Amino acid sequence: MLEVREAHDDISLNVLRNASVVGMTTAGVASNQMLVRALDPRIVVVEEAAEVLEAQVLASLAPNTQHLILIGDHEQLRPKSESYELTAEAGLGYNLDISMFERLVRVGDYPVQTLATQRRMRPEISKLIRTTIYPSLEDHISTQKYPEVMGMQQPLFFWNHNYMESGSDSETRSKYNCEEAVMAAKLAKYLVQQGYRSGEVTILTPYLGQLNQLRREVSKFSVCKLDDRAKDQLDALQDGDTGRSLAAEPEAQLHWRQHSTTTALSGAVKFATIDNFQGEESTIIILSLVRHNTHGTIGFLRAKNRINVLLSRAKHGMYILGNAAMLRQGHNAKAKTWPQVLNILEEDDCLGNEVRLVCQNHPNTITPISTAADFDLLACEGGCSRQCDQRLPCGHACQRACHVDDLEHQTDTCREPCPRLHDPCQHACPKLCFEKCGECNFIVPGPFKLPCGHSLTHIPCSSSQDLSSVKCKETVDVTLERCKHTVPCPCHKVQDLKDDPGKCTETCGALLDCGHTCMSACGVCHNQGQNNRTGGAETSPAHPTCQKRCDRQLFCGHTCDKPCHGKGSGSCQLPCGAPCDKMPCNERCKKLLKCGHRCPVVCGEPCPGREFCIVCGKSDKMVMDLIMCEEKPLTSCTDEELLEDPLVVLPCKHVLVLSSVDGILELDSFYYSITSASGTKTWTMPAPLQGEHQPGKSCPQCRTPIYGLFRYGRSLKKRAIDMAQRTFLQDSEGRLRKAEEVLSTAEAALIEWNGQALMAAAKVEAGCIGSLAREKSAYRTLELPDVDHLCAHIRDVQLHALDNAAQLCDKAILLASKFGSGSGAMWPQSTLEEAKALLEQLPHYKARLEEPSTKRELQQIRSALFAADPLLAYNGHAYTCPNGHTYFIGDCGGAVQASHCPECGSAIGGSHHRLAAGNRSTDF
Ligand SMILES: Nc1ncnc2c1ncn2[C@@H]1O[C@H](COP(=O)(O)OP(=O)(O)OP(=O)(O)O)[C@@H](O)[C@H]1O
Repeated sequence: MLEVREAHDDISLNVLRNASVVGMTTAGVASNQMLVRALDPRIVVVEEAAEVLEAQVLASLAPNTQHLILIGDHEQLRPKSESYELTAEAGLGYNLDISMFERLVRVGDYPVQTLATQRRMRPEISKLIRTTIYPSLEDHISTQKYPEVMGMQQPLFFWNHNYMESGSDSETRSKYNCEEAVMAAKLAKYLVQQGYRSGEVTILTPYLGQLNQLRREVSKFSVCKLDDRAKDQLDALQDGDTGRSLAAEPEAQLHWRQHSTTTALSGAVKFATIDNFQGEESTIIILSLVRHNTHGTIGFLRAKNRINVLLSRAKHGMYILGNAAMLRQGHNAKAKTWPQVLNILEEDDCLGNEVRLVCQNHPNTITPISTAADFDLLACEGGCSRQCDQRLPCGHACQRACHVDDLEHQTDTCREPCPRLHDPCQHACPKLCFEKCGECNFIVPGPFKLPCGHSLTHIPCSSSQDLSSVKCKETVDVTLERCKHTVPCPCHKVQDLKDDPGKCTETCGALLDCGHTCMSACGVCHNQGQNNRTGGAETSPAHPTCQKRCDRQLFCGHTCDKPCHGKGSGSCQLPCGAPCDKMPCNERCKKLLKCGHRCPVVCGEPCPGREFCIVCGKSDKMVMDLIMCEEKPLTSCTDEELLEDPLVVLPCKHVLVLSSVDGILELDSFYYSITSASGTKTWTMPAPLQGEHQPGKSCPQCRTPIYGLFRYGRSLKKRAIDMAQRTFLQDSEGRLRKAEEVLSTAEAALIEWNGQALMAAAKVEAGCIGSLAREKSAYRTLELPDVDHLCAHIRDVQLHALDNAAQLCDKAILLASKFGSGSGAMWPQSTLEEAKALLEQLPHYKARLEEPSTKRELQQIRSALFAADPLLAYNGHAYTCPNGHTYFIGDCGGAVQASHCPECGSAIGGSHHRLAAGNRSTDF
């Protein structure tokens, strides 16, 4: 690396030695020490030497340097030191930021020349630093001749405000002041509107945070202004000898029209922090001081050196935005620069809450602006709040507010209705004033007779003036000479169509080889034929690939939904997918390849690419002959050989002679053939397909399966079907096995579930007997006639439940005997025992239920009835109907009323204490 560096240095040195003056940054000097020493300058001049560390100045000196000139100002910013402890202000004696320049000036023993005359600032501005820092500073006479600041009443003003700063309380963090940024941006926009060029207005701020705010605010605005070169030219015109008004010059007007553009304000205004602007200047400076807080500190803004820099950058005008009280308060006892500056400004009436604008169009109009919003209200177009009183070149009144740009109104787009009339028709122009009138589009009714013979009504006026230019859209039928199609066509395109029959849009309709009809436009087919033409002769149409679906029936009965894949010559009549019945041809293909040589493959197969040409194909392509057990280069094949045994290109792109592939795919077992005396074989008819499975075939070289060859459609499809059948059978067997497994698992689960479910059901049924018996106690609340009925019903339910339980237990015992029980078996022993026990108990239950109402039961019912109606115990009598159903008669117990038995409907009760026939008293 070092050697490379030295080589570079040598080259640089040779170049630099030929230069009279070499300029470098101090950082560049430090990193190119070898080069500097080799260059060995006699005189070294250091610009802004007061802002450079002493070490950096020393590094720029060479062994033979005889003269060191330091140019700078030690009253401005010192070199930057990252560590406060090392600075002179810290008072620890390191004084790293004292430059060699400052040190030598303060020592006093060295020759020092101070430039006493300044040529930058106008006197009102230089007064601020003369009074505070440079008492002997003089202003050059030229600074007194500076023009007034355009649009401003004063060239210097401190615009006082009360907006508070933002940002962290810590002084190490950057500060910003949003409202002040808006004020600065709007003031900058106003000044640019007055006609200042790009870069003539600069906004300075001490803080990076505020710099971002300013950028953001300024980026919101755009201004209409001349580009700078155009402005130079205009200025030159103004300074010319004619003395005539600029506005009257047509050249000036043209300049406005051509060079005034709406540009982003951010492109016209410069921004910088004060520390980065030392050594630079600007025509107009806007200072955004930011600081205004409740704790009364202004941070590094109080440094005199920094104040010096920020107040001494402006040439023609300077506008300071800040809070004056804060600057006075924030200063300490030693440094009183701000109070002094503010006092001067106050004395000169350059400090206040309102900055005053002067309208360039109405010089007597002074507009005081106290907030940023006032610019929009009172000087939105850079003038004043009046309406522009000028007339536009078109004669309409200008609709803008008083503006200072484009005073001749050359760029205005007047939006009044156009007052002009079209010539010669004198129809009124319907557009806006600023738009070009163009042709008259007024619709005239007609009718008009066109040169083609058709007539038209309601056409634009301009068309009616030149009927030959009207495009007749009437549809006419044109018969084309070449294809004989008659196609509809707009009248004005007839000649076009006749000249170019390739534009025929009629459907071609030709029958394609695949058997489908060509649906392309006739013109397309003819054009393709034309493009393929090799000589000058007329060509037949060439049809694009058929876009239809195959739609032939598959051998399974479904329809082939692939895009048409053609049938080729000697088409197969069978459904797609079925073993083909077309006869194979043994001839060599007669078509030509793209290279112009004859196709080498057998007839009926698609022609391969030119790399398979036996004349100009790839020399490394080989042809295999399995019968002769040989392999030779494709290009060594002769036409005679191929006439006898043409080639076949397999899907894997290996090439074999026809006889070999016929052998691989066993064509002899798929077709009958006869062989002539000369040994020529001819296929006569398809042979019946064999029943046994015929496996798929593959390339003898790479084992890639052979498929898709038309010639072998019978063999390949039969094999494909065999394969599919085999796969289906294998697949089905697997699925069947799986289904059996699932079934047996399910059966086992069912048995387990059945065992538990059966016993649960049996227990419920048996439990039903008990629960019904318990319910009888509730019968006390029932009406008397219902009791018998319910008792009978309960008995039926109980019997039915017992029957069910018995059946379920039987089933449980049967299953257990079928699938086994005990430990390890799916049927638990406990369930089986439960079933047996329950079954044993059931006859006992049943015997009890089948007894007629026992005495105990009757007594229970009776006590229930009497509990419901105590009078029955003394007065009531029980009777039975002719069918034996019990009923009760209250009160005296005698029959006084006829009724019907609720069980069987027979007559019960009676009259005059005599029972109806068949009724009997009972001892209930
Ligand atoms: N001899 C001169 N004739 C005309 N104009 C001059 C002359 N010397 C300086 N000026 C002008 O005075 C202005 C300030 O000059 P210059 O920037 O060199 O000063 P400076 O001392 O480097 O200022 P600072 O250090 O404050 O940035 C510039 O606009 C410059 O064009």
